[in-house]
Amino acid sequence: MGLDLNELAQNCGEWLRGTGPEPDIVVSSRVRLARNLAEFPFMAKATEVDRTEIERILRERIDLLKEEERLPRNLTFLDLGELNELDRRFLVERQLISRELAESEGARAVAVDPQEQFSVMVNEEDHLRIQVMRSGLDLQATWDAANRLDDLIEEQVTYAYSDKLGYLTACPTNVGTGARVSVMVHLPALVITRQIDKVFRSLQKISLAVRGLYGEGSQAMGDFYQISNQVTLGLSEEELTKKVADVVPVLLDYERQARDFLVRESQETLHDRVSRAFGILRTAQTITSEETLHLLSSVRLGINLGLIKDVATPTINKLFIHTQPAHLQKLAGMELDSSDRAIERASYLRKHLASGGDGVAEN
Ligand SMILES: Nc1ncnc2c1ncn2[C@@H]1O[C@H](COP(=O)(O)OP(=O)(O)OP(=O)(O)O)[C@@H](O)[C@H]1O
Repeated sequence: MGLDLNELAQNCGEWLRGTGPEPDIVVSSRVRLARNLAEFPFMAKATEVDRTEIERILRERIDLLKEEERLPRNLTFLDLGELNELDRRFLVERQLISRELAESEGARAVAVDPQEQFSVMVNEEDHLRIQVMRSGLDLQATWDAANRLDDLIEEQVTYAYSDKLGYLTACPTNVGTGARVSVMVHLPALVITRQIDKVFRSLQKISLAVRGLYGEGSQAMGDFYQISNQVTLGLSEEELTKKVADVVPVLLDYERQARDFLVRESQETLHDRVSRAFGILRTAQTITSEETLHLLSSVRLGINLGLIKDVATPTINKLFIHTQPAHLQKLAGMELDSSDRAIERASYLRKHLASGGDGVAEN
């Protein structure tokens, strides 16, 4: 049974639904594990025959776990070589595969579930990249789910592992636990009050990495930042999760203080910024994705401060993803060039932000 990507495009993943703890600031929690099969060379040295065999073995073992009902039956394997470029870009925007996997060549795949909580990439930088995502601040449950999935797969294959170092990975920065634990946070008030760089410098000093919305090398878009562990060696998985978890309350506190400051000291300017952003998004006839992300960020802040009442945060979370180029084209059911996308994006925003909130169509 396949996964219908057109149907998937209509919705958004569980992790964007704003259901977990602290959803006004922590959009989602994520754990990813890098693993390799012991009997094959790392990807840089793997031949096409190796890649095909790695994919075959993993697909077979995951199918077996599904048949035994130890993995959800709706976990679906997508052969990325069989998908067109638009579908691959759609999966990247959805955070289900990486840009590198979308753009690489040769045998490669991803297994995903319709709730988009699990994604298992095959033949990315490592043979296996296991990802689990949850809405809000829920690192322990996210870790537990990733750990269970990892254990199940490890029963079926032999991972490259050294007693001295732990899991062996293609990039030395992942050796040890092979784990990256992260939260995606929305920090608009720290950006407006120009404190964000100071906060990031202190995070980097304690070996935490700060990345943009689309991960390594991507810009901060819409004031979203991903905070994750920099080091994978020398700490246990629990310590690593705790290190990220411990810093989140501090970040929440800083962002909330900055929001209070804005409300107290520059209420009119803030209200004006939020109202203008909402106004443009509800009326524009053509708009780029960059401007959209920027304005949606102000609207999201406005909702969380009670300045906008007729739209909910999950609607805005969904719009962040649905207004990206590949999503727009999937939703429109056709390929669109950049200027047509800007028109389609504006129309989509008008439709979903019309008074009354999500889904109220225009005349
Ligand atoms: N907490 C999170 N919620 C939602 N998406 C996330 C979260 N953390 C990371 N992501 C997304 O996962 C993707 C991959 O992240 P990223 O490039 O930082 O590293 P990675 O896959 O963990 O691997 P590597 O360490 O090799 O760079 C990005 O698109 C990123 O935005």
